[in-house]
Amino acid sequence: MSVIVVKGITKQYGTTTALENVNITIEANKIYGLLGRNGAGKTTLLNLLTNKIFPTNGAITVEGKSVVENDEVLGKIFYMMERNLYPEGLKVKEIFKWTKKIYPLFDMEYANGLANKFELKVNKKIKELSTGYTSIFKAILALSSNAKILILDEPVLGLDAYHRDLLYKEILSNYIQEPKTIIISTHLIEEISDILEEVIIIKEGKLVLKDSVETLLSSAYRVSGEASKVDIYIKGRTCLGEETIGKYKSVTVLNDQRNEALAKEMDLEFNKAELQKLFISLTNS
Ligand SMILES: Nc1ncnc2c1ncn2[C@@H]1O[C@H](COP(=O)(O)OP(=O)(O)OP(=O)(O)O)[C@@H](O)[C@H]1O
Repeated sequence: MSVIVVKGITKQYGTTTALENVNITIEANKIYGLLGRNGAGKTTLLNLLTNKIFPTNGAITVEGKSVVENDEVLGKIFYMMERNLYPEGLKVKEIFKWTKKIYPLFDMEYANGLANKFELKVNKKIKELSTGYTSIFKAILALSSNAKILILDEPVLGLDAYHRDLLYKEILSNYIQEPKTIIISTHLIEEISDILEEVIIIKEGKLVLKDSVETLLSSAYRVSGEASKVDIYIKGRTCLGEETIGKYKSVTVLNDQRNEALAKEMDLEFNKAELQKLFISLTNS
């Protein structure tokens, strides 16, 4: 069942076309990764989905209703923005209470539990939080909101590896507990790929791909082994992302039937392709 329909969206800022005739259908209760290089138009799309800005052309509906000036529809969405728009002088616990007024289903107990888990001090003022803890604070608001649609723009900004991993696990367990539609915009593709079901890739304001991670990854594989042998194997095949360490080489091969017999003869290894490498190939000019 589709929950968000983006139809013919174009957004122009003066002479800059941030998005051009974008059509996307988002299905309910799936986790989407919104990927694109810097300036591709990701935040513009998220701002349009949440009525922060208006399109130059086209329309966006959530559950069949326009998002424009529609509080009922917008109340179903929690948007964790990259920018911090919360009053700096307020304490974390005060914003929890404030959020509960806007999102009546906000789960205060869960929010406090998460604050504990992530070691976020709820008595601290927003302006006292580091970049990483600001991300944790905003993610806790999103996860506790109980909104049907979560939009997370760069949710792990400034987080160390430990907290990033903890947050990915929390997003996933939150989703399993209470399935919802989650759209995550991020540059850290490889580490998030395990929790994504679908990817939407935009390049220079245009949609280049919308597909399941599974389908995308099944269109490629990685072959590794002694460099000279890998070179023989990949001859005539479409490749990207070569990595050489000493005599060892590893290459991603695209849209190709892997030749097990040949590889065995040559002592080569096959592995799963990496989403990050496919993303680079899809967004390179
Ligand atoms: N308020 C604005 N005024 C003018 N141009 C803008 C404005 N906001 C975005 N743009 C331009 O629109 C394009 C898309 O920007 P957007 O912020 O949506 O990209 P992004 O994919 O989110 O990038 P990043 O990954 O760097 O955050 C860029 O060329 C940007 O400079």
